[in-house]
Amino acid sequence: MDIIFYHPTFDTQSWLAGLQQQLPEARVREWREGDNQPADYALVWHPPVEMLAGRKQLKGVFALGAGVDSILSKLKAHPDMLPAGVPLFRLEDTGMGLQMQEYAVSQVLHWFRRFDDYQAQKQQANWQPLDEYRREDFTIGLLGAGVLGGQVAESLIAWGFPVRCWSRSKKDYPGVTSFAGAEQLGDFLNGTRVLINLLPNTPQTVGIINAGLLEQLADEAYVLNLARGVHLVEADLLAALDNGKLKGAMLDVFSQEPLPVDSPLWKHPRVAITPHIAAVTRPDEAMAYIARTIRQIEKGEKPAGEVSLQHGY
Ligand SMILES: NC(=O)C1=CN([C@@H]2O[C@H](COP(=O)(O)OP(=O)(O)OC[C@H]3O[C@@H](n4cnc5c(N)ncnc54)[C@H](OP(=O)(O)O)[C@@H]3O)[C@@H](O)[C@H]2O)C=CC1
Ligand SMILES: O=CC(=O)O
Repeated sequence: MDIIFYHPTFDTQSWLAGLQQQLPEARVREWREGDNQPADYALVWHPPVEMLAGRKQLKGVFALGAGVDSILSKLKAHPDMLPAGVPLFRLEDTGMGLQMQEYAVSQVLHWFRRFDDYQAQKQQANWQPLDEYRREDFTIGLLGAGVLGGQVAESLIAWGFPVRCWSRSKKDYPGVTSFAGAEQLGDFLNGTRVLINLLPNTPQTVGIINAGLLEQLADEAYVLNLARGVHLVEADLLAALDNGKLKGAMLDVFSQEPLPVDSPLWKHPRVAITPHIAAVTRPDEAMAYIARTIRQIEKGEKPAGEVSLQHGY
């Protein structure tokens, strides 16, 4: 079995060694320009078109992350990049769920305990206890309730917050109120105090967090964008912060990354920023998942994690 690997920033040598350990029966190599030698599996992130195009013998392509938007957008421009019938897999969880839980829980608690207000008071040397927020006024709404959104919902339920989610299909997560489809988006937003985005980037979700959506949230709401920058209309977010509809935002992803130095988001006192690190690929867990999935494919089984090209995620 031959496996080709391409990632523009990962430590390729350590991945090749790790994969070889997980799959001793395989020949694993870094893909380099001009390599047309046979391959059964391709492990990729931002792959050059020529790495995959025409490789009809592939049994599977693995994205080395959770989101497949960059691969699918390339595929749109170069439909021959993924030969027909070759399944595309993505990383499902592989350690990202826990990271997303850490990120979301810590930020929700930060807002709930009013540490943002106390931080602002500190700038004025102002010693002033504030009214406590009540959990019943702090409904958390998850846009996207899949592998990661589901785990974030679970962790926030454990902290006693009212939690609701919105997805394409109805969910049955214990303690979580589920809304599904465009027709239930309004009901989902009505009363949501903290909006957490964990949607995939698809034509249906681009720009979804815009002025019209923000207006439907509870007053003094908060936005946590953990998914993709294109989901959020940054100018609308800034306007909602400045007109008082939103109390704060924490953003991990941006329409342009790295976020340009002249972006007004950097300077806004009620916007917190991290550089797309909410959940990173954990090599050991990712390699174990890939090896397990390859073994399932080799046995003729149908593994989890296959991307629906029709739905775009
Ligand atoms: N910032 C970071 O560091 C990271 C960001 N991400 C981002 O998080 C995203 C989510 O990951 P993951 O949870 O694994 O993805 P999943 O595919 O498991 O979940 C996606 C969820 O979004 C819902 N959804 C998709 N399209 C729509 C729509 N049009 N309307 C309503 N709901 C919709 C799905 O509904 P249904 O369940 O019904 O299918 C599902 O609940 C990734 O696509 C990636 O962009 C991921 C990892 C790290
Ligand atoms: O944003 C990261 C990913 O894995 O997707």
